Amino acid sequence: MLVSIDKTTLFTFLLWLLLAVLIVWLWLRIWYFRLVFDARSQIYHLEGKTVPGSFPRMLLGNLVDVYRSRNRLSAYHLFHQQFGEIVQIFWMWRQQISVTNYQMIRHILVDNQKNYAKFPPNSLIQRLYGNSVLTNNGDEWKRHRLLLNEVFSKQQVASFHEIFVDYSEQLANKWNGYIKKSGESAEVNIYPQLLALFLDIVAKVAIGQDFEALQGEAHEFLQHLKYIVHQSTRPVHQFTNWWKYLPLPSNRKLEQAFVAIDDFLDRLIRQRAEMFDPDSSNVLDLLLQAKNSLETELQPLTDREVRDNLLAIIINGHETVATSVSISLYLLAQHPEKLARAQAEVDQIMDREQGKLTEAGLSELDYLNSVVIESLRLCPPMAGLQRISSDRDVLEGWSIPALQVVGITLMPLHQNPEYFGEQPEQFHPERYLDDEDEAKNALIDVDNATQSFKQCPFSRFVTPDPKSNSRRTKASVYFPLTFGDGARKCLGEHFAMYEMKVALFVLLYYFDFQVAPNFEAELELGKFGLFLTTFPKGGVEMVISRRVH
Ligand code: HEM
Repeated sequence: MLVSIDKTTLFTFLLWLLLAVLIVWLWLRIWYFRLVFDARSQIYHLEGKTVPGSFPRMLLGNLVDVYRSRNRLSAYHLFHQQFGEIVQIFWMWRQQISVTNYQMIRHILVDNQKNYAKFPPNSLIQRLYGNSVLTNNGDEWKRHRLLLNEVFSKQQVASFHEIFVDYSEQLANKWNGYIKKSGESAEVNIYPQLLALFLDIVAKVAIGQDFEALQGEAHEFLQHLKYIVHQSTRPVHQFTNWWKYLPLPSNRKLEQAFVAIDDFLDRLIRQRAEMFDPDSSNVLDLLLQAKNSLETELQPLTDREVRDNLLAIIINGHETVATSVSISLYLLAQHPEKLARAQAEVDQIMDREQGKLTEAGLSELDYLNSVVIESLRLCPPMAGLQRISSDRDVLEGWSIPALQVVGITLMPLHQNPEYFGEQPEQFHPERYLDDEDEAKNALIDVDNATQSFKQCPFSRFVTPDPKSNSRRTKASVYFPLTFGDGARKCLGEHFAMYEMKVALFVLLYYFDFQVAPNFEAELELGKFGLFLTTFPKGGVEMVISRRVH
């Protein structure tokens, strides 16, 4: 039966609907702008200034500015360029400040670090990492960190030397195969290849077996991991905690992925505990050994905590290093004279050590070390850190309320000539060398290579003396904050530096690198809900050829 509606009823209905929409819109507008004004009034300078930032649009906040800029990474950069070293940003209705001032960062990460806990990740990532060193705060974090510090000490990392060399040589063999197939040289997207290399290395070190990623196998474990990470970046999971409970196929698959990962790691932990090899030096065995040790006063990690930390190590221990080594090779390829210098250093060690890289040989690679530090400074694989304050605090004159989300943005800091001197955009590994004259000449003798790494700031990183108010100190104390600072500085710093140098050593010894024709790399922010990691969008396309020795 057709219901006939007369025109007057329809008109009245539409009028009421319009009125209702208007009321809701007005209510939302009042709610949103009260929220914005409240948030803005909470942060003020002791001299009366309000915190700068682009005024947010209703409900969207500063998302429009972000989408107008080239990518999310450059958005942060632009905010700081426009508004200075502290800026307020609204991600829809979620407000945060971002700082890029060295003294502020030091205050947050070192001097008053107790007031700034790690910002909790979204619930999917929290479930993935569970109760690990990465996500914990307070005494629990300290217990995990002290137990893991042993496992990642310089001495322990050196014991992984053969693993690093062996896997790097496997990658070199693979590339040789490509070159043989295509003649004298081969065009390779080196980023996914390096991802596979470092994934296999970190898995071998963490759990005693690799994922066969270098062989091109997609291990089931990784598929599940990727699925969870992908789901966690969806706005429905970023902005709600209840979506995961809906009976949807994607949620069922998510649950299966979690169960599969737990099963895999639980089984592995049980097997290793039963086999118990006291001479083994993989992270899992070392953590299980700590459990049986009577020497430690710390309460050992439970099996579940071991599982959580293994995942944290595997996930964090490959992407960052792959990004950094890809960028190091890209930057070297853009500067042939620096590439030649790095290769000459490698060749010299290789000749002296008769074809075998040793720990002592590695420690003599001053130039290669500078190349790695320089690339970490220019393109930090973690572009930012996030904290949340527990009490009101004063940050360089700015009063910050309790429960304030604070982002630390590294790239504009690295690009600030006020901190880091002239020519901040240049790639100059020489600046870290002891010979200050050489460092200076290298800066003056700027090569004309095109600096085409979009979004990649090139700068000199000077660490000011914390006790002095002056921002510039003597030239010999440059170092990047790429691994963070203070008690929560990267657990894998030595590990990462060691494996990156080994991989670069092997690859530079065997191959020459040129940037692929018409290729320009671009750095983008990763989508990982927890960290502001960066990655080269579309990878890094290079032409590799075999060196003749
Ligand atoms: C170039 C490579 C790497 C970079 C740039 C990097 C950077 C960082 C940074 C900046 C932090 C501090 C985060 C914060 O304070 O919020 C951090 C923490 C951490 N990193 Fe790395 N990382 C790298 C490689 C690694 C590797 C290879 C591993 C493991 C094998 C690792 C494991 C961790 C862990 C477990 C933490 C948490 C430490 C804690 O909170 O106590 N990282 N990393």
